[in-house]
Amino acid sequence: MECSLIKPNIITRRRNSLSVNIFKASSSSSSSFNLKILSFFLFFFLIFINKLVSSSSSYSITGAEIEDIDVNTNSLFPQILKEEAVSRLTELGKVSDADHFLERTFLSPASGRARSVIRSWMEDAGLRTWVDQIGNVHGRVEGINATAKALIIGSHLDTVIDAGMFDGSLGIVCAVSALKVLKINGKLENVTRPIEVIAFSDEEGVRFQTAFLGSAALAGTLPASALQISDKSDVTVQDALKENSFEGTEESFLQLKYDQRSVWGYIEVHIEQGPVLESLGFPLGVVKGIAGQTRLKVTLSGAQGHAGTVPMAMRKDPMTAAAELILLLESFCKHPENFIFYDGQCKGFSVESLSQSLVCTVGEIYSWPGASNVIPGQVTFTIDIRAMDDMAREAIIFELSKQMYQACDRRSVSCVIERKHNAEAVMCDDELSSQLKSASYSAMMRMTGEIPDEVPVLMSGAGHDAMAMSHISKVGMLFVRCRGGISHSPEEHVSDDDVWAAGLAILSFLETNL
Ligand SMILES: NC(=O)NC(NC(N)=O)C(=O)[O-]
Ligand SMILES: [Mn+2]
Ligand SMILES: [Mn+2]
Repeated sequence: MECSLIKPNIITRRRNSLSVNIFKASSSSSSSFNLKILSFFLFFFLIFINKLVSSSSSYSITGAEIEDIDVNTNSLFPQILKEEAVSRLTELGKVSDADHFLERTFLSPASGRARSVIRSWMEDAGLRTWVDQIGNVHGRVEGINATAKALIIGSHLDTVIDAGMFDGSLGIVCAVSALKVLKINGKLENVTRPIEVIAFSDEEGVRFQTAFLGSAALAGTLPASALQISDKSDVTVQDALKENSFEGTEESFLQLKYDQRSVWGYIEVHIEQGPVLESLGFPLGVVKGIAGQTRLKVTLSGAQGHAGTVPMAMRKDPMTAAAELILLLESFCKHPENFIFYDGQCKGFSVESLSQSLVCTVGEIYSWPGASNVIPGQVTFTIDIRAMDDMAREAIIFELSKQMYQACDRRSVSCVIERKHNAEAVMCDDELSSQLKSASYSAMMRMTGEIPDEVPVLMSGAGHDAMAMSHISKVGMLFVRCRGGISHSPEEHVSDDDVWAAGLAILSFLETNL
C-alpha cells in the first residue's frame, strides 16, 4: 500500500463575494516525502551520535593535515577575523531606522546607510564593488580565471523589528574579513575562480511580507509582478526602488537574474538561532537542510459597533473570531495527528516526524479602528508555518484553512486567507557540506590546538537566502553557535571567539578549495 498523506490539491473559496483563495498544489511526491522524513530522523540521530562520540570518533584526519595546521596565534588573524569583525558587527548593529532598537527593513533609510558601510568594507578587502538594481551589495575578485564559475558567499543586510545584530550581518562580515586576510596574504588575486560576496537587501520579508526579495531576484524566481507588491503604507516595491534612486522598471528587475552557468556554488554563514550547537558545546555546525515556509495573511471582517450597546449574542466580532482561529492554529501545530491523516503503513512514523518539525506563529495582528470602546470592524493577522516536509505543510494549510472558514461561518464573520510567501524545503549539497565540515574542523583545531569531535550536522527551521540561491546553484551553510539559542531579539549574541571561528572557517574553506 502506498504511504502518503491524504490531501486534496486545490482549495477554492468564496464568501460574501469578498474571498477568493487558491492554494497551489504541492508537487512533492510521497517518495520525496519519505526521504525528507528520513533525513529529519537522521538529524536527530546525528545529534545523538555527536553526544556519544569522543575525540577518537570516526571522523578521520591524517597526520599530515594536523602538521599543516599552524597554531601560531598570528596566523589566525585575530585582529581581522575577531577584533575588527566584532567591531564591524557592533557598528552595523547601530545602523537602524529606530532610535532605541535595531530595525532595518528592505529599502529603508538605514538600509541605504548599511549598503554604504558594507561596500566600504568590501573595498577595504580588495574587492570590486557595486550595488545592483534591487539594493544587493556585491564585492568581487576575479582571481586568475575571470571566466570560471564563481563562488558566491552571501547573507542579508536587512533585519526584523527589534532585531539582534548577528542575524544576516554575521555572514556578511565574516566573509569580508576572510577575504581581507587573503588580500593581506597576497593570495586574493590568485584564487582559481571568481569569488563574489553578496549582502542581500531582503531576506526577512518584514516590509512586503514576501521574503528573499534580494536573493530571489538574483535567482530569477521572482516575477516582474513582484514590483507591484505593496507594504502597509501602500508603497509598492517599485515605488520604494525609485525612492532609493533605483530604476524600478521591469527590465531592470529581470536583468538581475544570474546565469546559473556562471555560478559554481553558494555558501552562507549564519547564526544558528537555536540551541543545538550550544547544547553540544560546538562553535560551528554544518546545515543539512532548511525547512519549507509559508506566510499567510488572514483578514476577518465583521460588524463594527459600539462596545457598550451591542448585546453579545448580536455581535459579529472579528477579534473574538481571530482569537478562536489563533488557538485553532496552535492546536493544529501542537497535535497535527489530530487534524491530518495518513493512509496505510506509514502511520505513526510520518505523524511523529511531522509533529517534531512543524511550527506555527502569529506574529502580527491589527484591529480596525483599534479603540477600546469600539467592536472592531476588521482584524488582520499573519500566520508563519514551517515544516521539513513540503507536502505535510501543504496538507496542514489546506485543512487549517478549511476549519478556519468553518469557524468564521459559525460566527458570521467574513474570512479571506491569502498566501503571501512560500518557499519549499531545501537540502544542502553533500560535497559543499563536507568541505564546510572540514573547514570548520580545521578552524576549531587551529584555534584550540586540539583535535575536536566531529562537527555537528543540523537542520534549519529558519529560512535563508540559500533557499533562493538553491534555484541556480548548489548551496552549503555553516551555523554559528549563539547564546541561549535566542534570535530575532536584541538578546541575540555570538561570542567574539565564535565570530573568529566562523571567519577562520571561511578562510580555511577558501584556502583549501580555491
Ligand atoms: N534566518 C532567519 O531568521 N530567517 C527568517 N526569514 C526568512 N525569510 O525565513 C526566518 O523567519 O526564519
Ligand atoms: Mn532573521
Ligand atoms: Mn537571517
